[in-house]
Amino acid sequence: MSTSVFNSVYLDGGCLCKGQVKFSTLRKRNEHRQCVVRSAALSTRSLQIRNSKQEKEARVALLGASGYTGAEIIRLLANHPFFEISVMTADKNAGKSIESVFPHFISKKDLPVLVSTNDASFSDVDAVFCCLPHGTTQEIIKGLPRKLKIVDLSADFRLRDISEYEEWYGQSHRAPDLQEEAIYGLTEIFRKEIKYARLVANPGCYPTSIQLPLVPLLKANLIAYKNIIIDAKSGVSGAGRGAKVANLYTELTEGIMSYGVTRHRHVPEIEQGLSDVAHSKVTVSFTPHLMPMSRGMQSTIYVEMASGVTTEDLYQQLKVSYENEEFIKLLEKGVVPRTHDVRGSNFCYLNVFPDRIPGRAIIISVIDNLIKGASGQALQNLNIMMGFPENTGLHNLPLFP
Ligand SMILES: NC(=O)C1=CN([C@@H]2O[C@H](COP(=O)(O)OP(=O)(O)OC[C@H]3O[C@@H](n4cnc5c(N)ncnc54)[C@H](OP(=O)(O)O)[C@@H]3O)[C@@H](O)[C@H]2O)C=CC1
Ligand SMILES: CC(=O)N[C@@H](CCC(=O)OP(=O)(O)O)C(=O)O
Repeated sequence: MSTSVFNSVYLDGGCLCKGQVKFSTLRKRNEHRQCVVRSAALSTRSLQIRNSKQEKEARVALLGASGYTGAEIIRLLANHPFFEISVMTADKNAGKSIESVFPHFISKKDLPVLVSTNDASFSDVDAVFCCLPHGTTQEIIKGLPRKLKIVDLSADFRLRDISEYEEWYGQSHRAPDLQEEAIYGLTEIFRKEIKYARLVANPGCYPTSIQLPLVPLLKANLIAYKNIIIDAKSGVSGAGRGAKVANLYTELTEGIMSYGVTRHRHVPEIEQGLSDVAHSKVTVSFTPHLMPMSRGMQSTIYVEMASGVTTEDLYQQLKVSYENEEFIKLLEKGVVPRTHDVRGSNFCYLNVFPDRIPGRAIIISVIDNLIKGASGQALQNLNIMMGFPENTGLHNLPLFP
């Protein structure tokens, strides 16, 4: 695959085509995007779509488009210069238009109708975002053509040890071969591997907010492997759009609820990532909480520092590790990260504070669970896999208030 990236504006077949052209063999069928309708088999709606806009560099299928993370992918791709959504799937909502499921997309007339995942055709697709519940994903991904680049937002391919998956998810793994080739998509840490991956397992939202600060500190041997305590909070969108009594307004408003106490399924994912960098078994006490807010996530992490290490050392390590990272922001000393300040964006804000107890430090990390914790990081990963600039489509500033 060629890696040249260049801007082009040119006239082709009477249509003005503008974009950043990269690569390769991917688009043999469509060298330099001709703005013409080619297939008589296209539905009337598809024909209208193709006629009304210029084709983009790569086509994606969005599985689970009627869910929260699917909707965020649609929003992020709305201004993406290279990706075009050509297939969208749903389960109960199959057969509907996206604007009937999400009225906030009423102005998006260029999107395909939702089809059931079994009815989706992948013949004209380059890449897939899989935004389905864990457990449904393995079989579906197993059945996809090998030529496709896939980013799976579910937990199905995150745990290397299949028996651990079976233990924590309570079901057998139905695609162990694919598990072996899956690359864990914590972008800032595994960027090099992601570039050549076919299947990326996008991290969970809690594991993202927790590993981003802890990985550099463990790698540099600045904190102890034991006694890591994580108190984490999530907005309710983290639980998906499906109706559940626990997520009713009356159950959530004016209160906080701990859940998964002692046994949340993100524990093995967090410990896997941390143990890998520490080259030793790292254990964490992790308790998540549901907050009465629609989106946002905070992890407050209590660590024991290695002998002779100070909070200033932790701060400097995070500074060096992330100073060139567009989406990871170590705040000025003393400034408390707030979920408000990353809402709707792909940012992770971090800071580290000295504990009152000598030898301990408190780290605070915030993300938007739906963006850096899911769809934003997924897009960051697919950009890398396709050879596009990593930040494409991810420039939006946080929504405040
Ligand atoms: N929400 C979050 O903050 C995060 C979520 N994730 C993970 O991303 C994935 C998607 O999450 P989210 O968008 O919140 O989930 P939602 O529940 O909001 O959406 C799920 C989507 O999958 C479809 N679906 C449900 N069951 C099936 C099935 N059996 N076969 C095919 N399609 C099905 C739904 O269709 P329909 O609407 O028609 O029923 C819907 O489009 C999950 O694995 C989740 O754990 C990861 C990180 C963060
Ligand atoms: C509030 C809430 O319910 N959050 C979800 C985590 C969302 C997420 O990251 O889930 P995946 O690991 O499936 O991707 C939970 O605790 O299960």
